[in-house]
This record gives sequence, structure tokens and C-alpha cells, in this order.
Amino acid sequence: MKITKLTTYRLPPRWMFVKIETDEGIVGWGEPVIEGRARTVETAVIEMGETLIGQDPSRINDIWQTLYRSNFYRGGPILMSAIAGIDQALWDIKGKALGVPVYELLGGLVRDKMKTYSWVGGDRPDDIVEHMKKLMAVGFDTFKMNGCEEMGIVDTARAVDKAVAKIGEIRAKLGNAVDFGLDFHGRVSAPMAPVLIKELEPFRPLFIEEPVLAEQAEYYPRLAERTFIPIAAGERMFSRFEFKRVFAQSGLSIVQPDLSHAGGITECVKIASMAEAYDIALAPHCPLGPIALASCLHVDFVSRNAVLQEQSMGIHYNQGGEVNDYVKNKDVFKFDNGHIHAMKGPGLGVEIDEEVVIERSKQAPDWHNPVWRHPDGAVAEW
Ligand SMILES: O=C(O)[C@H](O)[C@@H](O)[C@@H](O)[C@H](O)CO
Ligand SMILES: [Mg+2]
Repeated sequence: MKITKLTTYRLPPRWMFVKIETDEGIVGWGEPVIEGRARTVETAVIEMGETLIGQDPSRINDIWQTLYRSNFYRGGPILMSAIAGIDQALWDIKGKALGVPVYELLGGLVRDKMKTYSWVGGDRPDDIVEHMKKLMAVGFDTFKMNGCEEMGIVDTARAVDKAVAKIGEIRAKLGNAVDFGLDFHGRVSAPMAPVLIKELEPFRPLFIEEPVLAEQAEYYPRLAERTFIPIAAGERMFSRFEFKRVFAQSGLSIVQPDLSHAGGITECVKIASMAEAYDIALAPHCPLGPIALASCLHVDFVSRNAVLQEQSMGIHYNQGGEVNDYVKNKDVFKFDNGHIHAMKGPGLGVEIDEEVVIERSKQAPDWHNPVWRHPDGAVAEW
């Protein structure tokens, strides 16, 4: 079998798909994107794609290693997201060619269903309890929300109390019927993280995500020493070579690689295994579309340390497009009390509706995250 063509589609709400065609008519789909930099990743996919024409798509490992190592410079969000989407599509092709789900090619299921969580509250945490109640009614009991709005490098007791009050309201109204992760989203600096975390201890969040920016990962062990709340991170780390340092320094309880940013299935299944050696839980990051979610689930289904899966249905980012919009077999992500059962179809198990993809790609968005500023005008972490 030989690769004959790669085609990229930028799609609402802020996603991108890549379609890889072969001379035997088998097609694979991937989801290479950096939210807010779709056109940049698209250029990387097109450049990499030129080197793949005529290659054997079954040689996933060699293609991955060559795309990673053959251009001297490597790693980072753009190149690793481009490799991720191509990698996902190659696994899709291999599974379809052999007539089995990708997880069968990775050693088979360690579980029958995977627990997921839903986002609540939006960019500026609000209406959280009402949003949780609606999702509890359809079987969810685990959620994630932003832990705060803009936070100064050193901020006031008022700013801390405002953030904590939102969280206190959850426990006051819903008790321990729910669990929730708090995403600091990189908004909180190293000086402020312990201050805010200390005030959140009584409300027992399930985890605190990106308590500081990934580039400040050396603070994870120090923060872990000072709190009983598990620390989670990973969406802004892009290869085993970044994760190895964070695992070795300790401090991380939950690792959240993004299947569309950290080199795809080939790389993330290795990251999951490295994490297991350190007794770190796996909770893949996924605020994206159906191919990204399916790719996460295939890694979840073969990783015993997988505990939670992010999925973006109803997330505040999905304006103008939803996970199932581009999927023919819409029951593939059917929730069973917040769990998703192992996909049965070959490859990634998601049947992409190419007609809808082509049609919606005509209104390709140019999504960028908002640029926040502090009251004094200085740019704030969003
Ligand atoms: O945990 C999450 O889902 C992420 O922090 C998410 O909010 C960001 O990755 C966002 O997609 C960036 O544009
Ligand atoms: Mg996050």
C-alpha cells in the first residue's frame, strides 16, 4: 500500500482534520491542530505530507521517527501537532486495512468503558452549579472548570476570595455528589499558586491542572509538597523528552498529554507507559473534535493508569461546531453514566462524514483565543 494524497480541512469551531489517501482506497483521518494556530500547523502538515507521498502507511514507527528526527529541529506545539494528526491517520489506515480497532493493535482492552468528564463554567467560571446539575441529570458526576479569572503575579485576598467563593458554592449546594478538577489554565503565577491552592484545600478538588505554566514545571514538586490536592498537567508538553524530566522530578499525580499535540497515538502510548512506571495517572487532554477524542480513547483502553478522559461536548469553545457534527456513526461516543464504551469499528472507529467536512470547511474559522489584560494594561495569561 502507498500513500497517495494528504488533504487538510480547517473546520468550525476551531479544529483541523487531515485525510490521508492510499492507492488501495483505504483512507485515514487525523486531527492535527493547535487551537489558535490552525493555519501554522496546516503549513507544517502540508510540508511533512510532501515527504510521505509514495511511502508505505503501515510503517508508522519509521514515519514517526523520520518526521521527528529528519529535519534537525524538532519538538514543540506546531511540529508535534502536525506529526500527531498524521500519526492518528496512519493508525486509522492500519486498523482499517486489518479490520480491527487500533486498541487491538496495541495489545487489546484493559477496560470495557472509559470515564469522562465535562467542562462547566466557561472562560470566566460562572453558573457552575446549574451547569453541573444539567449534566448530572444525564449521568455525569465529574467536571472541570477554570479555577479563576485573570490573576496577578501577586494578587489580593479579594481576588483569591472571589475565585474560592465559586468553588465553595459547589460543595455548599452539591456536597460530595460531584468531583471536579480546577484548571488554573496557566493564569496563576508561581508566587500565587500556593496562596490560592491553600484556600482551595477545604473543598477537595479532584486535581488542580496547570497550577503554573508548563515552562515553570520545576515548581510542581514544591507545590506537591505543600498541598494534598493532586497536581495535573501535560497539555503544553509535546514529547516523551519533555515528560521524562517532569516525571523524574516528581510532583505530578496526573499526566494530561494531548493526543493532537504530543505526537499522536505512537508517542502518547509511550508517555502513558512512562507515567505508569512512576505511578502517575493518565487523563488525556482533549478540548477538540471526534478524531482527537477517539485517539485519546484508544490510548485509554490500553493503559491501566488511565483514570479520566476529557471530552469537549458542550465546552464553551464549541461555538458553531460540535463533536458529532462530522461523524456518521454518532453513537460511537454515546455516554453511559459519563462513560464511553470501547469503539467497535476498525481503525479509530469514527466514520467521518466527508461531505459535511468539505461543506463546513468552506466556512473555515480563524479562531484565536482572547488576549486578556490586567487592569494596568499588562497582558494577562488567558
Ligand atoms: O484543559 C483544557 O481543556 C485546556 O486548558 C483548554 O482550555 C485549552 O487547551 C484551550 O483549548 C486552548 O485554546
Ligand atoms: Mg487545561
